[in-house]
Amino acid sequence: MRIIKVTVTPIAIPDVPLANLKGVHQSVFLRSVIELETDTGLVGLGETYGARRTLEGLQKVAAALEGLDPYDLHDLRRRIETALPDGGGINAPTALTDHKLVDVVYSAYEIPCLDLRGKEVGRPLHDLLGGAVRKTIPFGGYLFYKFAKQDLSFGPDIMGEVMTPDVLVEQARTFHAEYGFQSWKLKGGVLEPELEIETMLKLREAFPGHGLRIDPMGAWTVPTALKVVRRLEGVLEYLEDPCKGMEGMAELSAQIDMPLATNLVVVEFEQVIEAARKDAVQIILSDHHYWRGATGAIHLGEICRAAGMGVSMHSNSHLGISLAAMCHVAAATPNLTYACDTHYPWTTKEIVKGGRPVFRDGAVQVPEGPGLGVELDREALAELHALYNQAMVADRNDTDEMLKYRPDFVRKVPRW
Ligand SMILES: O=C([O-])[C@@H](O)[C@@H](O)[C@H](O)[C@@H](O)C(=O)[O-]
Ligand SMILES: [Mg+2]
Repeated sequence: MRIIKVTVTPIAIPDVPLANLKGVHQSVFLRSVIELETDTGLVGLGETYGARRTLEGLQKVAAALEGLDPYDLHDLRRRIETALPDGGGINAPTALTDHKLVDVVYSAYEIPCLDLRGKEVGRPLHDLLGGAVRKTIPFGGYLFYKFAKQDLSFGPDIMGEVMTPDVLVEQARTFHAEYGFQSWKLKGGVLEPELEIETMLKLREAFPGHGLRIDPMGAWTVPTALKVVRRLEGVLEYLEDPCKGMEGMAELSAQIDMPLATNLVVVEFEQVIEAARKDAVQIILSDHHYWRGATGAIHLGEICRAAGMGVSMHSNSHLGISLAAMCHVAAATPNLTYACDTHYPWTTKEIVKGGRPVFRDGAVQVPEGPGLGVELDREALAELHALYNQAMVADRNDTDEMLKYRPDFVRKVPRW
């Protein structure tokens, strides 16, 4: 089986103004859909980021993949490294380093290679990743403070303005009624810490026994984070990225018992070792979109086990190909004992046949069909590709978007 054709389709999906430390989501979010066709008539699918640097990286590599054997991931890596020396000369306003770009592009092509293998042998992806230790994958409801949407050109708003603890709890109740989530993550770093503490305490009251987390993305100084920890002791299952950088996390970690999690200070395998040595974090958020694909994410789980750390799973705005891959990775990561993050409730469109997946009690059944177990809905893909061309948004820029809602906004890390 050899690759004979590579198609990368950029798409835009209507989004709503979800707030974070950097600013707020634009009116669309961007994704790239990857199709690898083989000489045996199979098509492998993948979904990853759609911002310019990733998209151009994927496109540069596409031509170099002709003739690739989807079973040879070392060859895939070599081809990508050769096609993207020093970041492939792609300049775009992004935090994605040259080295990470290679990982992201590799991750994006690794999944469709695995999808092809599964399709060829007629086995679900999790079987190729060591087998499923669970078939029901729990997800956490991802809660955001948000503005009421001003620009409705690409799609309607969801839930209007959510800028107080009480309205945030209403958001969680709405998601609970629809998806049945049993745990919750709040994107923090948006309101004063006191209000975010109040929000978490109100969530605890509204959902006794549910897992709770908050992720301010490095918004708090160590003394501020310490105060928050004191108030939320016994309330949170873990605290995600409260402080900036490995040093800030280590300084906080040394003074508290609450586990710290990260998707910001540990994004490379080498950093796992540093984080363990400094005891800076106790839980790492895996993500097959940048931890060297599904196999890399499984390796990360194993390294975390060896380092005595826990594993949880990170998300970004995404659709069903990505969600299916997350389910397979989660199924095959024994020590992934927390509910995975997902932005899915904020997504109104789908590109896989059969539409939106079913969430029962916040969990999704891992697909059992060959490979990823999802099929591409070409009409839906064409519609979202047309939206990409129409929206004229090539990069994510939450900070510029925020200026439309708060003209005096200044991006600052830490903020409090
Ligand atoms: O969608 C967002 O605004 C999130 O902040 C996302 O971009 C992050 O990657 C993520 O959810 C996280 O930091 O955990
Ligand atoms: Mg995070």
